Amino acid sequence: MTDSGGATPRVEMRGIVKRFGQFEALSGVDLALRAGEVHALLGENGAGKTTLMKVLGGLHEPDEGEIVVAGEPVKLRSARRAAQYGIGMVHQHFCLVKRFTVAANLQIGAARASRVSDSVSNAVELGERYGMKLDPAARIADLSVGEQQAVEILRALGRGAEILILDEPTAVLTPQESERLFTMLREFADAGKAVVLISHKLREVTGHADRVTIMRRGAVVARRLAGECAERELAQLMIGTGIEDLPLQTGSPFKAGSSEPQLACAGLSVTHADGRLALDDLSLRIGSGEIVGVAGVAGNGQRELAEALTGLRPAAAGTIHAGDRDLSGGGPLDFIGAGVGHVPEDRNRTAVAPGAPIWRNAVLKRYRTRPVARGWRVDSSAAQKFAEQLCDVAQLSTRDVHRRIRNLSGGNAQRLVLRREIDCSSRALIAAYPARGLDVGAAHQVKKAMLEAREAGIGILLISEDLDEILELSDRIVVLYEGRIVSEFTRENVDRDQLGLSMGGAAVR
Ligand SMILES: Nc1ncnc2c1ncn2[C@@H]1O[C@H](COP(=O)(O)OP(=O)(O)OP(=O)(O)O)[C@@H](O)[C@H]1O
Repeated sequence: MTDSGGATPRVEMRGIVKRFGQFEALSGVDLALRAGEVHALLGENGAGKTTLMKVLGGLHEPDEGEIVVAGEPVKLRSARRAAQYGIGMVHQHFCLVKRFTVAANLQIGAARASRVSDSVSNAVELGERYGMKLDPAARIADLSVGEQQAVEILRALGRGAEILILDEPTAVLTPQESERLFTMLREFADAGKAVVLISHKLREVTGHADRVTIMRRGAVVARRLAGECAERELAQLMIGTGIEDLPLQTGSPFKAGSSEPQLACAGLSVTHADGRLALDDLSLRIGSGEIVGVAGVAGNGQRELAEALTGLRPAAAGTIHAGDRDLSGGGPLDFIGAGVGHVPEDRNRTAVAPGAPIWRNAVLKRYRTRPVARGWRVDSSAAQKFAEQLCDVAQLSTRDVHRRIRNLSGGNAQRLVLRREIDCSSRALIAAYPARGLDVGAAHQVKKAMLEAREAGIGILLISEDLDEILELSDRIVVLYEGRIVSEFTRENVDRDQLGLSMGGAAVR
């Protein structure tokens, strides 16, 4: 499908083909970016969005096709070369050195001749122009995720980006940070520049983009004006067929107090390295066949709660029990042994070994149990067979279990982790932001899988910022604010406004 018509494009990609070995990830893609537009790129997991943008960002060389900038064909052989043509990419996983200051990070990759002070004052000035205030002396590690993203954006702007590519930028942001980002992007586009926004959030696309290009299996299947398109139509264009109708909640209603807790903590306190309390005297029980939603703005203790309930972070005080098994003071292996699964927030760093093949990652938590374990050894053919089955259940776009995880698309890697964890949870599952980064079809599958686990009696702690997701799935909702549970709602008495207020720290009835 060619991308023709309209004003002269600022950048044009024509007939782009990209192969990885035998696999064709892009099969002749055309994309034109016009000055002044926010252009959304939509598509199911593995459709080729990131690969296409890596071609534009100079990180992949295309096998066929050409790129035209301001009417001239160009070769973008490196990110530095792309930057010289005004193309800047903000990655899903930030490329910042956490121990360094904002200033030092801004200097990395700045034009070699420029002095540190020049590149920093330039970035600070740019930040002010676009409403992003930053302290150049602050260490990256001390910044919120939203602020870290602002540093990434400023780094690209500081290198003279005229085309800004953002890969799922709001996946890690609070709703307020997302709004600020979109205001900034609009101002950037209004100044005659262009933005490419890769996103799975349909509301974001219809609300903030001008045009949208929809990809499936390495090709463009549709182009639309974003404001004139209903979310449902976009979803159908993306996955090719109609999605099953929501709502999903199919199981029997949970009766509070009717079942043994699968996992419970009492008086749980967790401290940060500097002694500040991350969790303060927190008590929570997750019943059998119950989904407990933890609502809250990120950074209020969610990560610490998930890590304490999976043995990854020691508690300063309190107890944790799985059924009648005392896990207080236990490590990760104790929790795995007790049947507690974990979908962590930062999956790429903590849930997989990116350089290892799919099959090794699939059995990460099974290498001690049959049929994968044979005595002290792993039976690799049994492990590979198990991994193939997991790929099928997770509906991965590949069944080649020898592929390295780092070569899977972000969404496909995530499907694998989710299925692996659900599969090894015989008692409880701690799921942090489980649908983040998934396309609508995959998100639906994940929600269904969690409801099936609930039906099987597993207790689930669902940590999410997405109120729709929490309201859709939870039997009970607790709100976490500054390390404490500040309010609790049941499915029957939940009130969206009260919930939102409570997330912001306001006292509710
Ligand atoms: N370096 C690589 N080597 C081999 N295959 C790759 C590599 N990078 C991407 N792929 C494959 O190319 C396809 C497209 O991946 P890409 O990351 O572009 O998808 P995406 O549309 O961005 O998906 P998601 O929404 O899941 O992030 C996938 O099947 C992926 O496994």
